[in-house]
Amino acid sequence: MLPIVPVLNGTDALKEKPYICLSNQIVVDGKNSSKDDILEIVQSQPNQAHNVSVLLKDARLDDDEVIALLNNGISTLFIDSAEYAAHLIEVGVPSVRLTMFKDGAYHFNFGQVQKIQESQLVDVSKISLDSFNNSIISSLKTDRSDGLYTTLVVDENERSLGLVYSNKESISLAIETQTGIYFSRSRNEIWRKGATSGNVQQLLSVELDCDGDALKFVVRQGGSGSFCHLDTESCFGDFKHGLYGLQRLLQDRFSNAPEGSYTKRLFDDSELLSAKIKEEAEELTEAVEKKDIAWECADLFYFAMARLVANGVSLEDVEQNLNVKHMKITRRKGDAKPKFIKKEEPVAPAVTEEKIFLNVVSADDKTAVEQAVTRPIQKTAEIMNLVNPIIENVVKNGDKALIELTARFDGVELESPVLEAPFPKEYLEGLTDELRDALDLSIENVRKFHEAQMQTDTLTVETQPGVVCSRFPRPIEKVGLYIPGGTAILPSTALMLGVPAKVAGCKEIVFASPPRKSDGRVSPEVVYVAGKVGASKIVLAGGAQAVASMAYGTESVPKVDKILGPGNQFVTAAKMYVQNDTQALCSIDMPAGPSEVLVICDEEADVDFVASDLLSQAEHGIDSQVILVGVSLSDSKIKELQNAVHEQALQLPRVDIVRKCIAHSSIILCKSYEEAFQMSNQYAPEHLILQIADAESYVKDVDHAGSVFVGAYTPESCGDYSSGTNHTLPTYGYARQYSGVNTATFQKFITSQAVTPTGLENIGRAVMSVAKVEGLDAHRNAVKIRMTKLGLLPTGFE
Ligand SMILES: NC(=O)c1ccc[n+]([C@@H]2O[C@H](COP(=O)([O-])OP(=O)(O)OC[C@H]3O[C@@H](n4cnc5c(N)ncnc54)[C@H](O)[C@@H]3O)[C@@H](O)[C@H]2O)c1
Ligand SMILES: N[C@H](CO)Cc1c[nH]c[nH+]1
Ligand SMILES: [Zn+2]
Repeated sequence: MLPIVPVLNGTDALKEKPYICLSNQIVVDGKNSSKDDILEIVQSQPNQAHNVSVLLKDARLDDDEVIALLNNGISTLFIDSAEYAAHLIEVGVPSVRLTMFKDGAYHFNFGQVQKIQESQLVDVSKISLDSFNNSIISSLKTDRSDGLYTTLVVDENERSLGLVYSNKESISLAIETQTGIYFSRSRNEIWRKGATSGNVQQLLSVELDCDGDALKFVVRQGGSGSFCHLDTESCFGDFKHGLYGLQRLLQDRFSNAPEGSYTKRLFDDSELLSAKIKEEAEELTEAVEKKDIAWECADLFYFAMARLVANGVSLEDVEQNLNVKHMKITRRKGDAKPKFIKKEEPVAPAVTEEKIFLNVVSADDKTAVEQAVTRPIQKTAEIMNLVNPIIENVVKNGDKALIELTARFDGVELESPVLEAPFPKEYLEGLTDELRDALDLSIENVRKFHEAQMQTDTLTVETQPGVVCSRFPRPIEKVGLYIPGGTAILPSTALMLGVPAKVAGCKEIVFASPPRKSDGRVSPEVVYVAGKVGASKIVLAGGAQAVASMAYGTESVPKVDKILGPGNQFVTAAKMYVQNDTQALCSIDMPAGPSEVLVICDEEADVDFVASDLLSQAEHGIDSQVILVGVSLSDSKIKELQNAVHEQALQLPRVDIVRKCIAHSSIILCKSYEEAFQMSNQYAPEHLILQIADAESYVKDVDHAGSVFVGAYTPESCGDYSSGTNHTLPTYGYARQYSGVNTATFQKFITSQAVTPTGLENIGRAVMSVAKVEGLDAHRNAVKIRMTKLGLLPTGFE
């Protein structure tokens, strides 16, 4: 390091005073420079290995710009505020990239540990050629009797070229001309390297060693590339080893390879060269033994180097790239392109011998029943521990957090977290006509059923003569609809939420769904439904982060008034969180968590039907639960049912999920229909299926359920997709207090009243009496003042 560290304000100074670049440490003042100005300085350096830092005192650079600087070659940030340093560390700047001011000096720790006194930072306008020379010369010492300074000459790759000597004059000349100029002891005169041989050196930097008694000149050797008078690269001979030796050999062959030689063929046939690179790369990945790995890697380097040489790219260019990449502080995930990932053969459903077994308990065994009907969910506190930081991150960092969390939880790197309407046509690629028709039919049935529920009329009741009360509906203006996409993508949920939102007249409909790993998009079916219901945006995110983005809004996600839709425990917990946060001002539909079903069947029920219904919900997720309540079932029927579940489950692609779900699911045996319905009401299932004789007549006994499926030919899947009812339903037993999604879920109701003088006469005294007992005199007075003016109260009324 030199005794002074130049502080720059722009690129002009470098043009006027190019010798400034000889300092291997430069600081750019961030106060008056934009990010681009600073990066221009980095690029205009002849020696990219220089340390260029930025002084962040009173700088007006935002966090993103600061990070961009560190990603593009700035080595460290000079900072004198501990708070700002803590903030930068929080936004992802490694502490080693901060040069902190402490005890009158800046402490630089990146690559080399040094203290830089504040006085060493000198504004470039105050540096002249003489002062620059003097600062170097005055810091040098020598113990040689001839007063010369030992000077090590190295190239830009830090390979030593030779040991020479300098005196004050040669140093000044070298700095002034930025070329290699030394003092020749044999000729006792200034030695301008290359003056006769033509092998002139460009001087890149001048450094002092740790105790100031030796100089290092970093040079770029020009001419034939020889430093030594014996025409070798260094005074110790040519560089034969390693990649530089190989580069020289190949450069030589490139210009002189004999016709017909393999190297000539390689340089002339780019396809052959590409094929060899791929072949060697593959062999390297297959090598196992240490010596084989080294062997294959050497081959790969050979062909890769041939490609560099053939295209005029040098190892130095590659190393510069490595340096810049090494300095980056934010990195891409580094996943391989899909074509390089070994395709897994589709796994055949795992046929294990282990029975998929539905446990049986008797309704009389209260303890066993209690255990059987306990839902397999994580405790709220545990799940909130995971969800809270996610929400806080989104609230604080908006889109940036959404992108980061989507990369973390969904494995998708996005540029932007939102797809805006009108949705590009290519997003519908893959949507078949069959599916379009199926979705259209479902949309139409859901529309019919939900339109019939639509309340538009104003309800009016005259409670007393002159007192008219009314209630009128209004749509919730902005709604956020969550469409699950974790273990399965559910376009059906898009229509179950989007259609009633449209029917109710919501002004803005925002979809959110996790993007697919394969291409970072949501499925074409979801996009199709979004288009049909007039969604304005699709937020490409899932889980708690998607919920938080819609509840609080981000740069690109609009804040909504209500969030609706089912999801896993993270989604449900986040919905519960935001509805309790008054800062969010956001309501939710209900807790609609992992799917569940309770089937009541009797001895006459078709075991295949019953098993298929249980499995249709079991396949949703390992946290789903299915309960079969049997009315007076014989032992053989129970066995048949258990076998049917096992056999059908083995045929399912999601058998592994089913197996885990069935492990916490049960058959509960009841002795009567009455007892069965008591059991069901106590469980309050999301879906209740009645596969019993005269099922319809039992609907009156249902007190708590999300949706009921009546009779043997009403599989639950019909409600999931196409019958017209809504499939977004309360789970966890919340059917006790919540309805499933319906048109009114997207509406709110405003009441109004109009009171005439007659009306006031009829209710005024009652109002005053109650206000008096509550001690709220202003309330009482608002009536009293009017009634008095109307002459409805006797004089002196108190
Ligand atoms: N009650 C209903 O009306 C109803 C309707 C349809 C679906 N469902 C249920 O919805 C659920 C859908 O769940 P899903 O997981 O398939 O999709 P999902 O879209 O609900 O959740 C996936 C998201 O969860 C997040 N996530 C995953 N692991 C995480 C972790 N460890 N920490 C934080 N976040 C994490 C990810 O961001 C991911 O995008 C199922 O349980 C299904 O049964 C319920
Ligand atoms: N059964 C789910 C509600 O719990 C809804 C659904 C969507 N797709 C398939 N099923
Ligand atoms: Zn389902």
